[in-house]
Amino acid sequence: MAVFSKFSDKIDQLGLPKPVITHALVGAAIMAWSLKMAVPLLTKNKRKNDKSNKKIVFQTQESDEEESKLAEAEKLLVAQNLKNKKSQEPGLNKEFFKQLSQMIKIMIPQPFSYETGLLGVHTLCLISRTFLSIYVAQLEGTIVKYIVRKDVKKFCWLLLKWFGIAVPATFVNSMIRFLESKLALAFRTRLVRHAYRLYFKNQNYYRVSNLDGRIENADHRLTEDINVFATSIAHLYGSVTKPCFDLMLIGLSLMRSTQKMDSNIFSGPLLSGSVIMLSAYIMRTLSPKFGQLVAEEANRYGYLRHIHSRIITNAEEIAFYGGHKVELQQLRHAYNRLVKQMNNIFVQKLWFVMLEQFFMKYVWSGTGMVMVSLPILTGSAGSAAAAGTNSSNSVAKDSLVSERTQYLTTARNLLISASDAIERLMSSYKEIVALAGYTSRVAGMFEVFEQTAQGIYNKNTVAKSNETTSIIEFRNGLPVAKGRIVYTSPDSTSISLRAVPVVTPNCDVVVPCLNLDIEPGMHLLITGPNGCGKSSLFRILSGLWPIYAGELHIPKPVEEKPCMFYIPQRPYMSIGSLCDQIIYPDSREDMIRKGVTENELRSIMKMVTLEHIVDRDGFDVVRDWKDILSGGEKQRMAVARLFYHKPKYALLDECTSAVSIDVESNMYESAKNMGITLLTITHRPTLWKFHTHILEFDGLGNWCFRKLEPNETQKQYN
Ligand SMILES: Nc1ncnc2c1ncn2[C@@H]1O[C@H](COP(=O)(O)OP(=O)(O)OP(=O)(O)O)[C@@H](O)[C@H]1O
Repeated sequence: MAVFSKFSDKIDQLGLPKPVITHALVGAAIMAWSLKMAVPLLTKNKRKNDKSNKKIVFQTQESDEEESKLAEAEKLLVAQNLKNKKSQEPGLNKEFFKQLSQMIKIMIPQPFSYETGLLGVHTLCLISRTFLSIYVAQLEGTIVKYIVRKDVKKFCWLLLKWFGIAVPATFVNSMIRFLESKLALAFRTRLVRHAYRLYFKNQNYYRVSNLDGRIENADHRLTEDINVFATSIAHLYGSVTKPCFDLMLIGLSLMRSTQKMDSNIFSGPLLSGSVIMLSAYIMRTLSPKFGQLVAEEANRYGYLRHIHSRIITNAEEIAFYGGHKVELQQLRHAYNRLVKQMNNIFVQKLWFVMLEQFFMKYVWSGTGMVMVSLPILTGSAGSAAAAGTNSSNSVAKDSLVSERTQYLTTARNLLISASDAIERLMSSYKEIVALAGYTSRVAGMFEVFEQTAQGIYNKNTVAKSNETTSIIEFRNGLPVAKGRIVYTSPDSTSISLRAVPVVTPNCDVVVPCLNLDIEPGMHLLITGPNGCGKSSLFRILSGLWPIYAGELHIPKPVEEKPCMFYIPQRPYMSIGSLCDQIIYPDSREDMIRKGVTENELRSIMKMVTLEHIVDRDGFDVVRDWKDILSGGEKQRMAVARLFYHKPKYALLDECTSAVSIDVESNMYESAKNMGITLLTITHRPTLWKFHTHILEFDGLGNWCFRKLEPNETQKQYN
C-alpha cells in the first residue's frame, strides 16, 4: 500500500488527472484481453496459409518433428489406449461421481470409523469458526457504536472481549488445518492399503506392466497420485462445507439485522442471489477444462519420472554404451513437454482468474453495497424520531446515528465474510474439476488392477492375421484367454500341456499348438533360435502369461515345497542380508519353521562355491547385493536359492551362462542328486549330458519333443 500511495503521489506531482490513468489502465487490460483472443487465431491462420503455400519454416518443422516423436514415445509408454481415453476425458460428469463414490467407499468403509470421527470433529470446528466470525462481526459493530457515542468505558470492556475471543478463534483455525492434514493422511492410508492389496493380487505387479498397456507407470500412480487425490479431497471438504455454513448462518444473521431496521428482509438476498447465480453461470461457461489439463500434466510428469527411473535402473548399460546424449535428450524433451503443459495451464488460469476477480471483487462488492444500504434507505426505523421535534430530538438522533453505524459495520463485516465464502465456493469449483482429473487416474488404476487380476487385459495388439484369429478368440477386439489351468493333486507329480499355444501379450502366436508330458526325473533340455518361445514356455508354465487355448495340468502348489522354481539369466537380489538372499522368497520365520539352520545354509553356499562370501560378510549384514556380487556370483546365489527350496521342477533359463563350466557341472550334478527335475534352456553343449529329453523349437512355430540318445549328450549344439 505504501508503494501505491508513493506512486500515486508521484502521479499527482506529474499533474496527470486520475481518471485519465484509470482509463489508460482499463484500456491496457482490454488490449491484453483482445491480444489473448486474437493471437491464437492469427497463428492458426498463419499455419494454414503456410501449409497451403508449402513454406514451412525449418525450425518449426524440426520442433514439430521432435514433438511428434516424443508424443509417439509417450503414446507407446504412457497412453497406449488413447482411443479409450478420449471417450473418458475427466470432467464433472456421471463417470466422475461414480468413481468418486467408489473412492469414498474405500476411504470411509463404515459409518462409524476413525475417518468419520475425524470428519465429525472437523465439521464441528468449521461450524464453531463460523459462529466465531459472526460473533466477532457483531462485536466490531457494537465497538463502533460506542466509539460514535464516545462511551469510553463500554469501548474498553468490548475491546477486552475482542482480544479474549482471539484465543479460541486462533485455536479453532489451527485445529482446522491440523484435522485437514490428519484426514488427508487417513484417506491416503486407506487408499494405499487397498491399492497395495490389489497390486499384489494374482501377480498384478507383473501383469499390469507386461500384459496390459493402460497403466504406464504404476509407481507414480501408487505414490504421487494417491497422495494428491487424498490431500485435495480432504482440503475440498473444508473448502466446500465451511463457506456453506458461513453463507447459511451469515444470511440468517444479516436478515435479523435487516429486520431490526424495519426493512424488507427478502429484497437483499434476492438481489445478491440473482447476481451470484448469473456470474457463476458465466464463469462456469467460460472456465477452461482444468480436469483434462491437470490429468495431462500428471501424465507428462509421470512420463518424466519413468524416464528417470529407466536411467537409474539401466545406469551401467547406458554408461558402457556412452548413451548419455540420447538419454539426456529424452529427459529434456520429456521435461519440455511437461513445462509446455504447465505453461498452458498458467495461461488459462491467468485469464480465468482475471474474470473471477472481476466478478468476485467488483461486481459482488457493488451488490453488497446496494444490499447494505437498502435497509437504511428504504427502512422505516428511526424515521419517526427523525421527524420529531426539538427537545428529545438530539439524543434520539445521536442514538439513531450510532445504531445505523453499528448496523453498517456489522453488515459490512458479515458481507465481507459472506463474499469470501462465495469466492471460496467458486474457487473450489476449479478444485473439484482438478479433483476429477486425479479421481480418474486413481479410480482408473483400481479398475485396471481389478481387471488384470481377473485376466482381462487391454493392450495395443498387432494386426490380427488369419492364423492369430483361428487360434485366439477375440471379443470386443480383446483376446479371450479360453485355456485352462488344471491343478492336479499335490501327489500327482507330472506336468502336461494339451494343445496349448504360445502367444505373446501382443497376441503374436509364437507356437500354435504345444503338447508335452513331463514326469519327475525327465530332465528336459529346451533349445532353439532366439525368440522362438523358450522363455515364453516358462512364463506359461509359471502362470504369468494367459493361456488362450488348451489345458495346462500342474500339481497344486504346497507351501512347504514349491512345485516349480524359476531361475532367470539375471537373478533378482532382494533388499536384506545374505541369508535373506538365499531363502528368498521365504522370510526368516519361514526358515525357522522349516527347521533350516545356518549350518545348512553354509553347506548350500559351499555347494555353489560361495562360502567365501559367508566368511567375508556373514549371514546377517545387510548390503546392496545387486552391486556387490559379480554376474557369476549372482547366478550362483540364485542356484543356492534353488538348493534351499528343493522344488520338484527347476526352470533354468540360461541361469548359469556366467558361471565357469566346472562349477556349473557340479551344481547340475548336485541338483539332480537332490531329486530336482531340470527344465533347462541353454546354448551350452556341456550341459546336454545332464538331460534325458529334448524339446527343439525351429523358430517357425514347429517343435520336436524326444528322448536324448546317449551318444547325443556329447553332441555340440550349433
Ligand atoms: N513381454 C512381452 N511382450 C510382447 N512380446 C514378448 C514379450 N516377451 C517376449 N516377447 C516376444 O515373444 C517371442 C518369444 O520370446 P522368448 O523370450 O520366449 O524367446 P526365447 O526363445 O527365450 O529367446 P532367447 O533365446 O533370445 O532368450 C519373441 O518374439 C519376443 O519378442
